[in-house]
Amino acid sequence: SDLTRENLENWEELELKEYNFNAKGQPLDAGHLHPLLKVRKQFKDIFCQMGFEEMPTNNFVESSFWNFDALFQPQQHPARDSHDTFFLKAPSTTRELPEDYVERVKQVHESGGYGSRGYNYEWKREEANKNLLRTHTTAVSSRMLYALAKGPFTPKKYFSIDRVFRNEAVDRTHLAEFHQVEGLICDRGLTMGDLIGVLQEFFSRLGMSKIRFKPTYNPYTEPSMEISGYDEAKEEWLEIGNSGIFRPEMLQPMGLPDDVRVIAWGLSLERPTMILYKTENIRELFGHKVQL
Ligand SMILES: COC[C@@H]1[C@H](c2ccc(C#Cc3ccccc3)cc2)[C@@H]2CN(C(=O)Nc3ccc(OC4CC4)cc3)C[C@@H](O)[C@@H](O)CN12
Repeated sequence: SDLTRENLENWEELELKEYNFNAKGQPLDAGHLHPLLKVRKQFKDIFCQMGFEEMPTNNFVESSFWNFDALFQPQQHPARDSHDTFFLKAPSTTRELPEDYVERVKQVHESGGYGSRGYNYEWKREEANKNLLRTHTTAVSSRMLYALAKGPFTPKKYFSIDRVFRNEAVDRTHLAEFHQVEGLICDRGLTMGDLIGVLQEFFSRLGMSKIRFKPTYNPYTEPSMEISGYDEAKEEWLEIGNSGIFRPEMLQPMGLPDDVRVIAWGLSLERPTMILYKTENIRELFGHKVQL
């Protein structure tokens, strides 16, 4: 019977059917957070709980100087050519660089110093001036460490999580861009033991408590280690990141005291998200929906 005013007045007399508590509710057409951003929040919480401060990563465009030269990455390194890096047409060159620091970087590339032999090649300023889309957030780390060297030294823990761009062939699991997660600790007398310890703490908070290391090479860290974590569910070892100690050829030209060490590590946001959300194809997560 329809619910009219008089019906409502004597509702006790009405015969109402049993309430079905198992009935599905109306489908909510509310939105939902993107998995990548949920995992980004998870990482941010872990870093903040471990006392890290976030670095300002709001510049996709960077100079080759901060992205490569400041990291002691030689100008003829394959990662620096246009097959791997997106260089900008306009503005093609950076506006200004700290000249005195640039001079020290030129020196350390050409003839070393601080106990290093350098690369013994003619370093070119035009190369360092080229603007690009940053290939890693380590470009932000170099800016932050240079800023730290300007003032009286205080130990710092920094992290960054943001988009980076690589001019690579795209496929099911690789896009021309991804989100890099990077952590670094800057303090006097840090050792590989500190690096291993902080990696164990970081990854155990991600549910990866069994990790192991393998020596590897990065142009800007020595020694460097690839990190693998044991996936209990799949019963297999997974590559979960890369790490190392920034080289003196990177830190000394900045003007950091010579007993200051910087331990750092990096991973992506997409890989853990794909694992945590059981996504097979990265395009379900991020990037162009076109089927290649
Ligand atoms: C060009 O692509 C590089 C990217 C990306 C990467 C690699 C290295 C760095 C770095 C660094 C670095 C080193 C020294 C000093 C500072 C930064 C950053 C990102 C991931 C790094 N990788 C990666 O993320 N794997 C990963 C990470 C976490 C994870 O979480 C599980 C839920 C717990 C699962 C997997 C390893 C591989 O996926 C690798 O094939 C792809 N790598």
